[in-house]
Amino acid sequence: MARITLDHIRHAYGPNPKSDVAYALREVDHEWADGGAYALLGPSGCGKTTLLNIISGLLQPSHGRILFDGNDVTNLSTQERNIAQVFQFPVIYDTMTVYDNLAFPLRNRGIAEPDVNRRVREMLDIIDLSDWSNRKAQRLTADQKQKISLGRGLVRNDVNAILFDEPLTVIDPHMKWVLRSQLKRFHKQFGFTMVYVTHDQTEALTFADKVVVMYDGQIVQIGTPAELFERPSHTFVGYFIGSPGMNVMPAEVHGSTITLGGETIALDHAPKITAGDRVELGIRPEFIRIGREGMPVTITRIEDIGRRRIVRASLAGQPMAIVVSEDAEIPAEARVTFDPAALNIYANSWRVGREA
Ligand SMILES: Nc1ncnc2c1ncn2[C@@H]1O[C@H](COP(=O)(O)OP(=O)(O)OP(=O)(O)O)[C@@H](O)[C@H]1O
Repeated sequence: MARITLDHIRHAYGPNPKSDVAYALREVDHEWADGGAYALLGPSGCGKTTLLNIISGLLQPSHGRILFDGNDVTNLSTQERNIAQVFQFPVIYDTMTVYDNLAFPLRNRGIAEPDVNRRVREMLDIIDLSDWSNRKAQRLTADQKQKISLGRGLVRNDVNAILFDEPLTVIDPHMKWVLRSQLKRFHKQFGFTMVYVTHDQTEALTFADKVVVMYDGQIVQIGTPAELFERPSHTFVGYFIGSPGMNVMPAEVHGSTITLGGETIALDHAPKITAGDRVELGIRPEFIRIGREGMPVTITRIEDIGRRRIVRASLAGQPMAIVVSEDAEIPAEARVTFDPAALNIYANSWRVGREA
């Protein structure tokens, strides 16, 4: 397994890029730990596949270097980088049996047949295809075929990293859950360095130790699921993670107070704001209390979502969502207070700390 260094990587598909907008991937400069499970999460077109292909060697970055354990692999082919890949759609040999498909990457590396047999049997068990081992792969369903692709990715234990590009897209919802949990268990057991691309936050949050959130060709935050929830570094992370996402409202900061429409909230510190910054206040719907005290809101709708309810309201003309328990009392003349520990202040979309 390897530590992966992304050294000032940028990529543009067209020739002679003139500005940031021309780059599918803007500056990416990070180091990913050996044995880490990383999920690349972000909306369509944000650059996830571009970054994954740069790691795998399918794509040469326009600028920067990629290192495995400190060794420059930028000019090496996928084969030479020694990585396993699992794509969105199954890549298997239809005319081979299920067993031979799984054995293929091992035999290719010259592994002795008794070891091949042991590892293939283990993998058949994990992907629940033991009873199908002698069947030709062409007779299988799409999700069985994808399980073979996953198995082929996981069967070798000498790879530098395993890369997954939305591997569960063709899998039915229940099986998705099963495979996700198995991948997690696998990671714990064998300590592979795994990079997993998805645009589904549930998939990313359950799979990864560290979620890499991408937006518009940039990595906007790398964090544990708890960090992304509690301290989103960028307003996009706030919107994208959580359901509903974080409330983000235009605001003004004066020393250690923040004003929202006509309402003023005292802070326990003075945020680092520069004149001319576009200031916003972020608060997750779970950290707003609704009752008879605080700032007046107008309730527009209440949605039941099982054991909780989402209250849609407006505060000083700004729409907001509030999550309450199913039995919470919602007064006719409702008011809200914000949990001070859960306030996030943003300048030009980036979270700011306190004034030094
Ligand atoms: N081969 C290519 N030639 C030109 N532009 C490309 C090419 N591949 C991707 N792009 C552009 O680069 C940007 C990033 O695309 P990329 O496929 O990396 O995003 P993504 O986050 O993986 O999206 P998706 O979830 O839809 O796969 C997009 O604007 C896309 O249109």
